[in-house]
This record gives sequence, C-alpha cells and structure tokens, in this order.
Amino acid sequence: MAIEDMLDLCPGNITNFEEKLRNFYTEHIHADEEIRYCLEGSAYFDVRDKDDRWIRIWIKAGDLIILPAGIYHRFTLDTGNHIKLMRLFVGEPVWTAYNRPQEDHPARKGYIKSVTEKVGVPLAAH
Ligand SMILES: CSCCC(=O)C(=O)O
Repeated sequence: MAIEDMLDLCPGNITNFEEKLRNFYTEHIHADEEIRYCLEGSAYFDVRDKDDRWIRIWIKAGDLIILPAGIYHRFTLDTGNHIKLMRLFVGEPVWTAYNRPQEDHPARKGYIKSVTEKVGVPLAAH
C-alpha cells in the first residue's frame, strides 16, 4: 500500500521550523526509502561519495528523489527558503531519523551490502 502526505516547508508555515530544519540538516539515515516529489520551490539533499565527501543535489519543481534506506544524507532549504514536497511511503509512513554513526543499524548494513554487491568490491561505503 502506498501512502503520501504533503510538506510545505517555509518560515511561518511550520511549527518549530528552525528545529525541524536543524534536524533535517543533521546527517542521518532512515529504515525505509525516502521518496520525495517536489511540487514547488527548491532545496538541497546532500549524500556522500565513496570518499565520504558531500555530493549536493539541488531539487526543483518536477523533480523526484529516492534515497535508499540506510544512506547517510541531510537536507536544507536554499535561499528561496521554500519547498513543497510530496512524501511518498511504501506502507505506513516512517520518518524516524537515526543520526550518524549508525554502522550497526540493519538498514545501514543492508545499504552497505547492496552497494558492495553492485560495485563488486568491498566498500567502506557512505
Ligand atoms: C524535508 S524532507 C527531507 C528531510 C529528511 O531527510 C527527512 O525527512 O528526514
């Protein structure tokens, strides 16, 4: 069963806006895929490359982003200070964030395993 909700993120629109943004920008993983469709505005999702350097992804209206369970990431608004996102879930919505380090979390282990299998060599993957 697929479920969706809407997040309209801008100052004044959300209770505890600053705290939410601080949490989104703290590096973390989720136990499920993070699926987001951008309807308005823009923002950044950051993920890590294999050398643990940040890769910044700028998403804008019409973009869909899917982050696999267990991948370290963070999120922030850009200077437009607004994004409207559809959050899509497979099954019950789960958005619990587990802050880094999470090397023993099952989702993290699963992510490392899948990346290692795809690349064909063991990776200290991020
Ligand atoms: C505003 S959606 C992206 C932020 C995030 O990573 C989360 O939902 O935990």
